[in-house]
Amino acid sequence: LKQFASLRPYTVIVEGNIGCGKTTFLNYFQQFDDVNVLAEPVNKWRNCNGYNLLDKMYSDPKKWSFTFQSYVQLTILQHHTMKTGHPIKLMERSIYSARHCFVEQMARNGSIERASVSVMDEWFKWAKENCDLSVDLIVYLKTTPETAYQRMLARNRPEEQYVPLEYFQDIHNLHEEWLLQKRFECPAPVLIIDANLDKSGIMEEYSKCKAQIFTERELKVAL
Ligand SMILES: Cc1cc2cn([C@H]3C[C@H](O)[C@@H](CO)O3)c(=O)nc2[nH]1
Repeated sequence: LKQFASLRPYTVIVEGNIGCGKTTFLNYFQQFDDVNVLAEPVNKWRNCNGYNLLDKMYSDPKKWSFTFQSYVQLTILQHHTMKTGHPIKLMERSIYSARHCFVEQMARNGSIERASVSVMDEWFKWAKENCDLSVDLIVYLKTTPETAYQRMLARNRPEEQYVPLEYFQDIHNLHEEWLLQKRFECPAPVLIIDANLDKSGIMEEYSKCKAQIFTERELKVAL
């Protein structure tokens, strides 16, 4: 079992609201050779055979949310199953937040029909039975919806320019329901980082988080 345990990389997923600072967090970990960083494939979502599905989803949610989330599920599954030569895999978001935060939100606000959600759940169930989707640690970059919203505006991604603050409140609440209240399946222990901190303060948090990840990786292999 030990050699199999060491075969699968120590897998960490970074979760949090739009604009919570995930890219900054991932960039910090790019510096370590032992870590394979897999950022969200946003550019695939903006150009799927020439279609900008991200823009379509925000422009006409009822028509395009299911299409968009179906493609997200494929591309994020590709990250979960991607082989890596590194001892640690660090993924931006996951198939879990796809379902429990974003798809759930779209089902609740009527952008995706429950019948369509059930089709996605069948794919999810098959994927769990046929792929290794295990995760060792969830890093939750916790912010306030207002902070996340302001950072999104500052980043100024064209497709997101009309996303309202209440959407950030909804997505924030679903992360809290999932990761803290454990209302949906939570596949690993959760490490909460106060992502409201500014750049200098946050570096201290990242350094502590790095120490914990590297230590736990060693423990896992030693077992
Ligand atoms: C896993 C997952 C990531 C993800 C991102 N998004 C949106 C939020 C942001 O506007 C953009 C990039 O994260 O894509 C989404 O609607 N559904 C998602 N599901």
